[in-house]
Amino acid sequence: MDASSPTPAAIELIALTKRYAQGSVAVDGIDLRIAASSYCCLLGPSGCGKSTTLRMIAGHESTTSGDILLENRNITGLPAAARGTAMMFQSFALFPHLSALDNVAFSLKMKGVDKVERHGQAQNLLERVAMGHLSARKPGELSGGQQQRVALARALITQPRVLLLDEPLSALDPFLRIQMRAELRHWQRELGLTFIHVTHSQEEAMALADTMVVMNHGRIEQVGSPHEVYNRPASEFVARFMGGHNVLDTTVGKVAVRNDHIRLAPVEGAGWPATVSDVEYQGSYVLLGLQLDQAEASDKVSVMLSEADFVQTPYHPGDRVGLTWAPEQAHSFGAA
Ligand SMILES: Nc1ncnc2c1ncn2[C@@H]1O[C@H](COP(=O)(O)OP(=O)(O)OP(=O)(O)O)[C@@H](O)[C@H]1O
Repeated sequence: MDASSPTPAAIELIALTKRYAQGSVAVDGIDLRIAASSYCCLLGPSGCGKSTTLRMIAGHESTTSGDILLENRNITGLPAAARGTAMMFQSFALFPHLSALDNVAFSLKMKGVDKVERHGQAQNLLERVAMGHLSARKPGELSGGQQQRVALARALITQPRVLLLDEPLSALDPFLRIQMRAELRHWQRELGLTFIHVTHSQEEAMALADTMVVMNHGRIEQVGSPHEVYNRPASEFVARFMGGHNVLDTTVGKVAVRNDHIRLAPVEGAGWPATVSDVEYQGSYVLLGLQLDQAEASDKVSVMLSEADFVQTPYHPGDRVGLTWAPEQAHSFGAA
């Protein structure tokens, strides 16, 4: 392949559409190319169509129209087991009464592979995820992280090209969730597979993804690296959904300004006059809520100050301030 060729796509969606029987369009003609060996997160609010998209890729949901290609092979009409994808579910969904080894070997058993062969393959995979020594344990005798590795090995036993993960971390407590997501990222790199991970958490997607796909109402709002999406939100929806931004109505139209890029000055000086309405201490930073003089009552602005800056110039509810920002920090939509 010459240097100008794009990275090969593991998955390509072409005008993919899902209309459920009741007539509502869950996925509305989306086009998407997911690079091989990348970590892709499908992100969006509840009902935006991300799970339906994942289930169509998996073959657990029929398509209404459009195509799904896996490494240039059209898999749209294939049954789930023949696609080259595997799925990892919420909380890993391991069988509690089976050992780690039997959990991993389960799908081979269903295919009629004999015991010696399936146990051999399962043991190999458990060793690849550093779980070989615990293969006789049942899920209840394993830590959350160890269970996740068993679930990973179980998904990998069918030798998929693409691993699909449907909110795998959402049922875990916050501490374990952060630990587990680092593990997922580690194993994706280690195995060199393509991961497509559905989440409604901006933070999770930013921490994991090479490519984030932000969806809304069955359509893709933006595709990009976490840095691109956070620094250049393509639409007002993306700016608001990602958080950490203020959408401000200026003379040049609506712009997004990150809450750590807004500066506060005495109200007599330049800037938009506002009143501090609340002050939240967050540890390394302080979050201020402000009410703009000229905005509608509901339109609040948030400003993030480093703890050091706040200690130097503290603010209190009721303080009057002027807001300013550097022109290059104001990002207008459609100019990405
Ligand atoms: N089996 C179904 N029959 C009818 N409508 C459905 C079905 N499954 C999903 N929908 C609808 O399709 C739309 C997209 O649903 P989907 O589950 O893909 O969204 P989501 O972004 O994954 O949401 P969540 O984060 O809540 O799981 C929603 O409006 C939903 O109500």
